[in-house]
Amino acid sequence: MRFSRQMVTVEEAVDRLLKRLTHLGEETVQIEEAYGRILASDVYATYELPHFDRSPLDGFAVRAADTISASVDQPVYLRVLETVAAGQVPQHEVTAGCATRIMTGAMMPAGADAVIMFEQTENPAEHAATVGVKRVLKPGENVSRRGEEIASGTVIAEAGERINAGTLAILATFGYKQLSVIRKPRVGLFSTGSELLRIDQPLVAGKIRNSNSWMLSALIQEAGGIPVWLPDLPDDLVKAKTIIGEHLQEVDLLVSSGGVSVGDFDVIASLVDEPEVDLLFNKVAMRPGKPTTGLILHGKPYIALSGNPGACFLGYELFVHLAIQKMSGMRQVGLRLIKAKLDVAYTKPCPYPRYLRGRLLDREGELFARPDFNEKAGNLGTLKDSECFMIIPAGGSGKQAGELVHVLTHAMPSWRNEG
Ligand SMILES: Nc1nc2c(c(=O)[nH]1)N[C@H]1C(S)=C(S)[C@@H](COP(=O)(O)OP(=O)(O)OC[C@H]3O[C@@H](n4cnc5c(N)ncnc54)[C@H](O)[C@@H]3O)O[C@H]1N2
Ligand code: MOO
Ligand SMILES: [Mg+2]
Repeated sequence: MRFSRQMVTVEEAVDRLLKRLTHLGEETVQIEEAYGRILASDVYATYELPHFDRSPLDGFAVRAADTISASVDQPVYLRVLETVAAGQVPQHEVTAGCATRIMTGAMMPAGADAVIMFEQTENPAEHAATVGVKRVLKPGENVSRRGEEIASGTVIAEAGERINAGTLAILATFGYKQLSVIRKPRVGLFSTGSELLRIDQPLVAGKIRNSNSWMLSALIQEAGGIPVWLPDLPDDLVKAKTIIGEHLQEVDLLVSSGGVSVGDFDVIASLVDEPEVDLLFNKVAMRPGKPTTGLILHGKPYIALSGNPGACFLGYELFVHLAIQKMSGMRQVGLRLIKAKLDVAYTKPCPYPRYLRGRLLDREGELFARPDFNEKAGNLGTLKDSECFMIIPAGGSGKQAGELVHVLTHAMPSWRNEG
């Protein structure tokens, strides 16, 4: 067990970790399973969008030239040739003095170069033989032109992009039923500490239920990884090493919580002294979570988070989340760093940057970040309400209310705004 450790900044620790990670291989998935996955290669438009001139309105397709003298008082009357529904192909060319009744999304008939909506016509009744156009139209008015949105060959989604609902819409439009995506990282989850009880065990004096693994498991899924629950690690180093060794091949990344500090039973703290361990960091300039540890064991990256739930939550965000992003081949690895005004003063001095959990509030267009007043590293009741971390710089006397601070988040202010 090393009592003296070398401190590195969060940035340096993240750097050391990410440098050792590469993205996993590709696999093919059906579009039904593609939501949330990371594209392995660029995807192209295979034709132009839209692929035919179409009407964006319910109305009449006309020749703009025919409407030159049209007005509310003196509509221009045109003969109605046919009705074209969306999905149908028009049968008649629109010639001088004629119009085609057309529905939203329907193909424009040849000869017509503008559309007038029903509301701007006289006598738009369904089977009327003529229609009165009550205003002048410009050529091209109310026509969605073939190719106006996306040209054929355009990249519609890039390698490294996460497939969201909008991506699915565009992929479906172009008929991509199968997609090449990066394999999801399998993240092995260990917990440490003989004080831990399983969820179904009755509470006894001195013991607590394992909550970190449930939290981590959800966070890993949210980030696009596959949590793999592994057996609890005992505080006996030899036994712990055996268990870790047995599971190395099943996973791409190992994550544990607890046992990283300098306590007599902190098994991970002892593990880092083993000759087969390539230690990346085990003391990070951050609060909470200072003893967060990163290492490589037989080629496998291993992130050992603090046991304290608050420190575990932060350590997950700063290290595990980014590791999953990198291994999943995400183009942009990182968290959103914004600035907001601190809602209340935080003046507790700290020799390291302090990451305060809390909420974002939008007050009349100004962004405020409100710390959780119950943010001790060992507390967990308000983890569920955390949508950001305010970063209070090291030293000094903290920050006053109204001062700008950096805020790490992936949320935007919630609609449950409490002023
Ligand atoms: N002498 C020192 N003591 C401590 C230091 C230090 O620098 N010097 N650092 C403190 C800080 S900061 C933290 S954070 C903790 C880190 O502790 P460990 O990572 O070693 O974690 P444990 O000792 O195993 O547990 C700490 C705490 O968390 C609870 N825990 C652990 N696992 C879980 C779980 N899966 N679910 C819920 N809660 C869990 C555990 O019962 C302890 O209460 O060390 C300080 N000490
Ligand atoms: O890392 Mo500890 O959570 O600062 O108390
Ligand atoms: Mg400990």
